[in-house]
Amino acid sequence: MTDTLSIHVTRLPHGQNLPLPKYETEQSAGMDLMAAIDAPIELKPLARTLVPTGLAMALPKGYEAQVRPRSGLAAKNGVSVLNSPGTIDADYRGEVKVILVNLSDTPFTIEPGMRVAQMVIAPVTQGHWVEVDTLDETARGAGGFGSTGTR
Ligand SMILES: O=c1ccn([C@H]2C[C@H](O)[C@@H](COP(=O)(O)OP(=O)(O)OP(=O)(O)O)O2)c(=O)[nH]1
Ligand SMILES: [Mg+2]
Repeated sequence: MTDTLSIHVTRLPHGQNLPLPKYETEQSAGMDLMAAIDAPIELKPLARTLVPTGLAMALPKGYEAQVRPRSGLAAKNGVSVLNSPGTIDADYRGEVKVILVNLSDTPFTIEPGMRVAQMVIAPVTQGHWVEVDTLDETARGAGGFGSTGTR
């Protein structure tokens, strides 16, 4: 990784005992977010919970952070991020939280410090509307939702 972005971050009081998230390999796209909780949380089947990370940040203007599931938790435990990808806006200064959902049929225990999701930084382009009477024509037109076939 050559170019990296400086991101201002604060560790909230309940996150002081956790390290800052980091990239686990040289070219990882995401940094794993840890559960800043002092006792395990049991997530029953189909239940969801807002997991605190103990972090607040100031992303540079023009960027967002996406909160995404970890594939290991999804494949092994059926645990995912309910609103995936969660969106952290550049002007958000509150605590980053992860909405975990247990899609399995057995309870799942979130342990303190567990890496529950990953955060990917991405550039954002805001748009502005240009309202017109007709749109330009394309070969696809209004075709979608499987219009090109299923295999
Ligand atoms: O997984 C998430 C998603 C969002 N947020 C925080 C950061 C984000 O900037 C803010 C608002 O998120 P979003 O716009 O997705 O939620 P909303 O329901 O539209 O809330 P709001 O009305 O505050 O925008 O909540 C998180 O901490 N984790
Ligand atoms: Mg919003």
